[in-house]
Amino acid sequence: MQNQHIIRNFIVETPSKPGNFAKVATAIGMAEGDIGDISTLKSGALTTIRDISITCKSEAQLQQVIDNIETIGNGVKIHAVTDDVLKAHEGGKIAMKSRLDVRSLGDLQRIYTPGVASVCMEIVNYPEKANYFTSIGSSVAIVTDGTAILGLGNIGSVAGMPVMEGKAVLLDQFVGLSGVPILLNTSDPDEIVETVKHIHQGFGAILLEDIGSPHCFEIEERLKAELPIPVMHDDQHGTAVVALAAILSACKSTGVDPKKAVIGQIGLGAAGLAICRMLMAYGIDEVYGLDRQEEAQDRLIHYGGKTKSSLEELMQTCDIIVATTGVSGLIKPEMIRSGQIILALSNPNPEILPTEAIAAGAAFAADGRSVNNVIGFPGIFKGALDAGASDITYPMLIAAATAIVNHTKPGELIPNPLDPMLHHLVARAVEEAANMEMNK
Ligand SMILES: NC(=O)C1=CN([C@@H]2O[C@H](COP(=O)(O)OP(=O)(O)OC[C@H]3O[C@@H](n4cnc5c(N)ncnc54)[C@H](O)[C@@H]3O)[C@@H](O)[C@H]2O)C=CC1
Ligand SMILES: CC(=O)C(=O)O
Ligand SMILES: [Mg+2]
Repeated sequence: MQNQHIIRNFIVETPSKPGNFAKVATAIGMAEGDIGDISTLKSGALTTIRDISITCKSEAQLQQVIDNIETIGNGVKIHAVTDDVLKAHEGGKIAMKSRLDVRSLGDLQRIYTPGVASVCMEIVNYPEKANYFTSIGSSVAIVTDGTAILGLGNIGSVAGMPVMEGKAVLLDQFVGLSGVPILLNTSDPDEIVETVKHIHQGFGAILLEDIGSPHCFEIEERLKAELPIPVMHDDQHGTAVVALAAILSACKSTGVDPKKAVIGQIGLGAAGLAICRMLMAYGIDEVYGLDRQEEAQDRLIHYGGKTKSSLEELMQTCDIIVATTGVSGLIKPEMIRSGQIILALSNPNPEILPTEAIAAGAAFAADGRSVNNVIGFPGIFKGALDAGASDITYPMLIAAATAIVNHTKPGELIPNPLDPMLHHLVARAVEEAANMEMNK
């Protein structure tokens, strides 16, 4: 996949003599790099260090810029080449902050000892007040074992921390919940279940993230059964909610009855199996799955789903294709039938680019940047917590999908994740569904 705009920041040291920066600028220009902002980080008697922002059109061009600067010699050195994404992550993306200021001894005594002791005793006497007098009820543990970070595979939970911090940022900014990453150094289901059980009481809900299949299924099932608070594996159900919403919107736009649509799901891991289960729970009969692993296909059959024997057969026979394999470029343009709806949801790179799918004849196409569980999970957790629900159920998830569809503009597949109303509406729909279930 060709990148069109690669922005990198070059930290370059030059001897502090006139003309040296001009040599660097010429070297960049010779490689057709485009110079943006320049800031001087250090201006010493002997050397000067500058941070130069350079835009390139390809990795090869970027390498040429580096080579050209490095061949200048005479004390010109590149200390680092950083990108703006990495820069945005410097120091991490989240921090635990206090809501109250400590400006006086009175504040200190109210917020901490001795005043705090009376609040502790209030909770001892009335345990249900813990949610009122602490942040527990608005805190969500974001738990990963690092075994399926995006489509990058088993890269470990520390390498997955930027994703977990990202989820925490979204919970905070979209619905005002505090997400706390919990990085596990085990992928053993028994150990994960035990660990989460031991820490759960500090949280209002548990969001399982990027835990690979098949162990994610057992872990979620056991935690849902054993914990008194909502537990949801976002890659399963958050993704399934958003996929269902996108499919319903596409059907609306094309005049197709979704219950009569023939849907093919490629990849039956965490996301794929849950998408099939969600579509079947919604009442769609013709849902076919395909996975390179037989046991994944058997799992779908166990839930009442059907399978196809090859990618070619699935692409030939289904009207709507959803792919969550983590395999970039798996769907070739020549496999697409005119009028098909293609949701290639793998991150960071989809099974086919939406532009390629449309050029090949698809009626609608989207990738995992737009059809992304960010549309659903903030509101789902907020709604469940506001309702005081102890579980996240299919009626709550279907209510979330319906709220998303109702908030999608005609002709579009999915709303803008930055629309402030979206997460509010999802939360209210989930809360209402939870209340209805609790009052049954
Ligand atoms: N857009 C979104 O909101 C989301 C996207 N995803 C993406 O979906 C992808 C998969 O994620 P998970 O389901 O968590 O991973 P997973 O590892 O649980 O599942 C992947 C499944 O795809 C199957 N597979 C791989 N290559 C295949 C092929 N050539 N043909 C058929 N099946 C194949 C694997 O056997 C496995 O069962 C990742 O790239 C992830 O980023 C996941 C969750 C949310
Ligand atoms: C979006 C997400 O959760 C994933 O790609 O894994
Ligand atoms: Mg994920």
